Amino acid sequence: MALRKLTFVTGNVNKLREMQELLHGIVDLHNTPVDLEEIQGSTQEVAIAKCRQAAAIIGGPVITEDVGLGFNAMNGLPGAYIKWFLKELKPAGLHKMLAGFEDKSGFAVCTVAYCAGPNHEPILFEGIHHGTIVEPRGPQVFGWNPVFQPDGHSETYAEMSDELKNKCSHRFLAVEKLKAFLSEQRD
Ligand SMILES: O=c1nc[nH]c2c1ncn2[C@H]1C[C@H](O)[C@@H](COP(=O)(O)OP(=O)(O)OP(=O)(O)O)O1
Ligand SMILES: [Mg+2]
Repeated sequence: MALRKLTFVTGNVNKLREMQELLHGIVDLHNTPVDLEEIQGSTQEVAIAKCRQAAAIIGGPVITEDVGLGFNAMNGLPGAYIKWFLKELKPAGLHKMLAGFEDKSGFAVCTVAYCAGPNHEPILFEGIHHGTIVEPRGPQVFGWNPVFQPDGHSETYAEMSDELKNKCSHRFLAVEKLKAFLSEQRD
């Protein structure tokens, strides 16, 4: 049976690489490298708006994703705004944001949105991975990976192999839900 075609609209090559690994053999994943406009709001609202735009551009089935990194000491901020904090502060600055707080715990959220086409409503699949915001460790290749150490692991995301990160990450947890949905749809 031919794999179903799905376009992942993202401007982030690292996200694309991980998503290709996570969906390998399950969907025929294509990429349109557009950095979609992001509204202000909750991760869910941002994800829905991004996916609607993507479906309108592609005119067929699409996925998009929105990622947040929240600090519990700040009631979940920066959350969906992590991209802008990371851009200005770099990973080391993200850790320093918590200097005045004892609680260094945080969580990575991945909200994958699927939309069947321009006249369909996006459906969301969310994965949350809890952990600690640490001083940067490991190569600076992808985003805030060096400052996020998930619970139950001694390595940051940046110190992990791609294989290990893909077995536990916020993205893995969201994609597991997407895969369950896609397989139900086939029956
Ligand atoms: O697994 C990850 N590990 C480390 N860092 C990550 C991860 N996933 C996203 N990130 C970074 C990229 C961006 O600085 C921010 C999320 O912003 P976000 O809008 O979702 O990503 P983006 O604008 O780069 O790509 P897109 O075109 O899909 O919106 O966190
Ligand atoms: Mg973005």
